[in-house]
Amino acid sequence: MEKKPTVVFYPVDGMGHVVPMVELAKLFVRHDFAADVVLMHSPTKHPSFDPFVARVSASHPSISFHQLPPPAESVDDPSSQSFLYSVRPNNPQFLQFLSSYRHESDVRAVVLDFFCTDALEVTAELRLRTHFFFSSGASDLGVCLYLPTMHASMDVSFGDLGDAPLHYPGMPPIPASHMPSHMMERENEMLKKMVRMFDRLPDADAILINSFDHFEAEAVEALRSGVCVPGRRMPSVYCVGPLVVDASGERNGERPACLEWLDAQPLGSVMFLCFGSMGSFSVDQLKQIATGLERSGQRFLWVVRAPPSGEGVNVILHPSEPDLDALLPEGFLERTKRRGMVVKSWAPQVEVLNHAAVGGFVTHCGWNSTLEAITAGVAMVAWPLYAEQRLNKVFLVDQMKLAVAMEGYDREMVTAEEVETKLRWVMESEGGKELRERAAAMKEKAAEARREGGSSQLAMLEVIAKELQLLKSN
Ligand SMILES: O=c1ccn([C@@H]2O[C@H](COP(=O)(O)OP(=O)(O)O[C@H]3O[C@H](CO)[C@@H](O)[C@H](O)[C@H]3O)[C@@H](O)[C@H]2O)c(=O)[nH]1
Repeated sequence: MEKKPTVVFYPVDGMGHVVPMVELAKLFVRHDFAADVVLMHSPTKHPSFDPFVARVSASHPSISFHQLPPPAESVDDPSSQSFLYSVRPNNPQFLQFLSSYRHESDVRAVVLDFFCTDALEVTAELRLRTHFFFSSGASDLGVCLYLPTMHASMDVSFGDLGDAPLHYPGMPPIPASHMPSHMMERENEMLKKMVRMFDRLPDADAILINSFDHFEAEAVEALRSGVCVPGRRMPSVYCVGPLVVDASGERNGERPACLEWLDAQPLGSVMFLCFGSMGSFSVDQLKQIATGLERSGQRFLWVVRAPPSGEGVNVILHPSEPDLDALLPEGFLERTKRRGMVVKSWAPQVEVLNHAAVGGFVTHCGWNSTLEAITAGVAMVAWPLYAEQRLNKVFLVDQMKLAVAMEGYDREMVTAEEVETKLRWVMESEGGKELRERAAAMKEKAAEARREGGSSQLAMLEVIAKELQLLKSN
């Protein structure tokens, strides 16, 4: 029997990385490829990771998952960025897997998560075509690619520059204070590691981005022109998104209570507050949010996680169940029960955002959340927390005008007054109405990009035809 051409996917284990990469794998499968997702051994795993893999395996049998055995070199580093350090120790296992697997399958290319630049050594040894998948946006990719150049040209730390604007090609001015926190110190080991990693991104045959041309037009143009990697060859860049998971068809059993609750709310009336797979707040901050929600008089659906009870990524990934009575102001749940709902730890975000009752989204600006809001046409209130989320806030608020900032996100506390003001502004003001109209218009552009003949669909066909040297259509 003729073997199907196969693409191997190699994500890091963060949900924000695995989920969109599996969506990318589904696109290849739709074009008659076999897809194999290789999971590296890692000490940190989100509680929804295994259920997610089980769900995809059941609903998409043409996507296989392979778990690498633990490496000889320990990766049990509980530091908060451990997956950065997990890649190299997994290289021998990855090499062994690919070497034997390519004998039984027609492996055409490997798609590496952009944090897996260390695995380039493996694919180079086997002479396999290698693409990076960038699970954040084109603007973020521009910053990453230009970072080695900027780092080499600076003799001060970002942290010493306050809000002074940094100029990355094709990007709006970025306050130095908005670079990711681990990049603030010039001599920080994590920053040096990132600089070395991003310096290798142009070594791929192509870079696939979870975005679409219209959404980040200026950044995409800058990337393609090569200005982000002065003096070097820039690989082809393909925006193949927005890749957004729709898990509704994969659920067995009852519809979650929060969706039932939304059914009973008026159109576009509910503000949804949710902060990604790891976002959490102190008790004081939770109380400020609750007070702001109550005073605003708006309807709301709020996902509350327990504040972290210690240090390390595993504590963040596995929070205890929140005790709402202890965390929220006394009587809050009772007083707001007619117009608000609080969900513990996790909500079906994509379905919530696509519910007609939802009119706004307070988000940490994780890229998946951003794209999910865009594809649902929901206006955003940007409350960035960590990683590249402050950069995303700059792009969304200053450049694209698709979000408004929750002021105080960069200070110790966002006040109840600010929460109240911002919610009222989005839901009741003329400016808020315009923001919601812009969000609705971008939803159409996102749908266009994914349709037959749309930019992302054509980009995918080009990847297959040009990068994989295979001509295939639907
Ligand atoms: O209650 C919840 C909370 C989250 N989600 C889903 O979890 C994902 C969260 O992804 P994202 O918004 O990207 O946030 P993070 O999980 O924080 O993702 C990490 O990875 C992203 C992609 O690289 C980065 O943009 C982020 O900054 C980084 O924190 C989304 O699909 C959400 O729909 C839910 O379904 N329910």
